[in-house]
Amino acid sequence: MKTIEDLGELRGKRVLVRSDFNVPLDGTTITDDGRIRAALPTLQALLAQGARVLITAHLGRPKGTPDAKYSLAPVAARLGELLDAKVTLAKDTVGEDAKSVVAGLADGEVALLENVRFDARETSKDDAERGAFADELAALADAFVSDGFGVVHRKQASVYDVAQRLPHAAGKLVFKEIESLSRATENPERPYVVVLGGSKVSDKLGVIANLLGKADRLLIGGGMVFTFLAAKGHGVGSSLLEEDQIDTVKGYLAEAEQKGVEIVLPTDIVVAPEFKADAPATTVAADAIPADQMGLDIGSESQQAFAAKIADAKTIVWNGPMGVFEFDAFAAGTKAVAQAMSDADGFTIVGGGDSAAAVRTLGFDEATFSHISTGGGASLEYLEGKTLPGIAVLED
Ligand SMILES: Nc1ncnc2c1ncn2[C@@H]1O[C@H](COP(=O)(O)OP(=O)(O)OP(=O)(O)O)[C@@H](O)[C@H]1O
Ligand SMILES: O=C(O)[C@H](O)COP(=O)(O)O
Repeated sequence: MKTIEDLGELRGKRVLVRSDFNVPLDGTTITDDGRIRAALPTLQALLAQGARVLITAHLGRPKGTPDAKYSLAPVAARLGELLDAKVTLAKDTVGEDAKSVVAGLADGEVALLENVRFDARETSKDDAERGAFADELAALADAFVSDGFGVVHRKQASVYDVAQRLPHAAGKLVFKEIESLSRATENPERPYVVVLGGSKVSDKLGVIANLLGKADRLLIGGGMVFTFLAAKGHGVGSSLLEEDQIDTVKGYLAEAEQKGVEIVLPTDIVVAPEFKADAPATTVAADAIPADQMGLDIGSESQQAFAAKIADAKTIVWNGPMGVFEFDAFAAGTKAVAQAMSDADGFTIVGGGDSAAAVRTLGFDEATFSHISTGGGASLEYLEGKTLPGIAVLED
């Protein structure tokens, strides 16, 4: 992959940068700006060279049409503070305002296009539709820098197709991520433990098939748990459940047994009648979740068991919170895993927007982890050994 330096003289050139600014928000307040900070080295390097920097990014999963709730306005404001520069936010993605904002950029100035997923073509499965959108994005710039590591597993117009249309390079964050993550893919020291949680259950269940051939132990927490418990024939009340994945999970359990891979499930669950910060929480056995309750965290017995499985590991990868850590009553499982990783002697990788945010908002020292990845799904797919479209397209 080419570096920014390989792009040659950039003064006066319009450089389109794809960043991952998919940050957690509470209303319009950014609760963790880690992904914005991680983007700074590339942006600062381009600005220092006198490039006219135009950033494209997504926030959340809007339905392919403008939606104020997913505006990048809070990101533009925070980026301006961190860069100590004015960051103009275009009101659209490739429309009249975007064009006029780009035309108004002077050397060393930066602008952000509005949420790229406000245009349905960005995430279209149709190559021609995505291509047409990428043509319009590419027309705004002279070169493309891919630096949104968290999104390189997506074959989307601003990640993949636009790179085919402009001279391109990988940004500093992409190189840094690959360097750190490759330590867990090339001969990982064993025991190799993967801790999986979070709420993007259907996205992340798929990685288990590949991890069964690589890891020695899989610890399952978060919203992922309930499809496993259902596969074992237990009721899960109103917990998050991917019913159409139950058979697949049964297959994983059988395969793990055959391959000698340990799948560790929680034995107790913190439940509540509803998804609310002040909902009354109780702990129940994992095989006895009442029909009118939902599981929102792993219980204390499970926390201790998970910590013990992490303590003697030499490579530990964690992706996805163990519970709804945003609510204090359901944060203990996530804290326990973060603590165990922070205490472990092995090589530790935390991946995922929310997992990384959890580590920081729960007060852990980032330096006690070997690598905090900005990628969630992207880091997992990289660790699975998959070809990531947003990386492959940069390799000439
Ligand atoms: N039992 C549960 N039920 C519902 N939601 C849960 C549960 N456990 C965790 N979560 C939620 O999972 C969310 C994070 O999941 P997600 O899969 O997005 O992880 P991530 O680390 O952000 O990875 P990525 O970067 O791929 O999004 C958190 O907001 C948390 O509240
Ligand atoms: O949060 C992430 O993992 C990335 O920003 C990708 O977001 P997506 O899962 O909505 O594509």
